[in-house]
Amino acid sequence: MQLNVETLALINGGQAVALALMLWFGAHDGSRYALNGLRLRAGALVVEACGDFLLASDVHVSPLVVLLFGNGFNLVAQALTIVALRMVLRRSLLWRTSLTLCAVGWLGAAWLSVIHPNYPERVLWGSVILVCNNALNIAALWGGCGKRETRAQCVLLWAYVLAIALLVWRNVSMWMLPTPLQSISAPSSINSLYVLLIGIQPLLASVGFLLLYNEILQRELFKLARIDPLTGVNNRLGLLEASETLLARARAKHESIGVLLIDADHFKSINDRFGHDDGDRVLLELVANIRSMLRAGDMVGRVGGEEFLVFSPAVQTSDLLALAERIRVAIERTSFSIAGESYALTVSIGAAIAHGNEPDMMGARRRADMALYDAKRAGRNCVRIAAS
Ligand SMILES: Nc1nc2c(ncn2[C@@H]2O[C@H](COP(=O)(O)OP(=O)(O)OP(=O)(O)O)[C@@H](O)[C@H]2O)c(=O)[nH]1
Repeated sequence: MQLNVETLALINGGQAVALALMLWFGAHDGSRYALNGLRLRAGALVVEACGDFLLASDVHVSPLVVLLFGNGFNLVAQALTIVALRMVLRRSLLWRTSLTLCAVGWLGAAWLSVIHPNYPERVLWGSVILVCNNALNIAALWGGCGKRETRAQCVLLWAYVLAIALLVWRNVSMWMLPTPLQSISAPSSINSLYVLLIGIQPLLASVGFLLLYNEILQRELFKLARIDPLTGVNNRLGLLEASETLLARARAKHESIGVLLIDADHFKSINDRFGHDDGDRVLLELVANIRSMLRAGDMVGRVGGEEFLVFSPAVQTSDLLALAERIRVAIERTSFSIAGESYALTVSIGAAIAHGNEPDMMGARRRADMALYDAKRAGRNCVRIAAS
């Protein structure tokens, strides 16, 4: 089947508008950056569609106008896509770089259309700009294929690498012909492949954007479900999952895990005296204090209002007691500043050892709870350890 360029452009424009609507209305939650990035990409698709519709109306509009404005729309759409991708990925936006490339690209294309019309040179020039644009997108996604990064990033990255390879191939094969082609509609396998790529590229990139957005939402939800929003440390679910991993490791290495239950003393009096907001600030400072005492493999989480749980892998009773005492003394010595006043806060700590042969951490957690109760009964600001 033979399709002419105008029909293809009309199809591409329609597809771009449909994709833009899907991106705009299909996503409404999640991080502001990801959402704005998706909306900017939708805007880029609309601009791209304008270029396509112009190309489709070639019969009614002067070819020069089509060339100048068609290329212009396309270049603006690419610049917006560069920024949109960086927004979604939360990289620096590079507005200036992308718009400069867009302006330089358009001036070159205009020169090779009006002042010195030359199709192969215009293709070469356009390809150089496209390669730069794709390289910027690759740079944004780079590091994307490291072990912490996502599948969607890798998919997009390879799509951009393939686009560059196709551009290089298009130019090399065109310049190697005895008579270079004079139009994109000239019959040749590289032209057909290139037109196909241009046709599916908006779809591929939009699917890539949606996958990225979806991954970001999933990551946010995963984090929200496991992190305490006030203090930023693990919540109960985060602690439960971490404890399972730690216990499995301890079992394999025949080690034990230290468990500390840390509770602020008379915290209610802080709230009563200074209000809940200042109480929150004290909790943040308390967590920072606890964290600063921990080793790299240790973990802290919030189990309730002013109660925190610490897991310290591969420790003996004496190490655990020493750690608990260090935390207690550090907090006792900290002068918490509340509403311009300095306030002394203390903590009581219950400690217990979880052995690798225990089915879960519940037993050790219960023992630490009993030890904490003993510490409170002993007058607070002290450490008690449970018999294992
Ligand atoms: N500011 C703030 N206060 C909280 C939060 N969660 C719980 N609390 C407060 O922590 C206080 C805990 O009070 P209690 O359980 O009586 O314990 P306490 O006053 O620390 O006394 P002891 O534990 O017996 O030493 C209550 O006033 C809660 O309102 C929170 O997220 N922010």
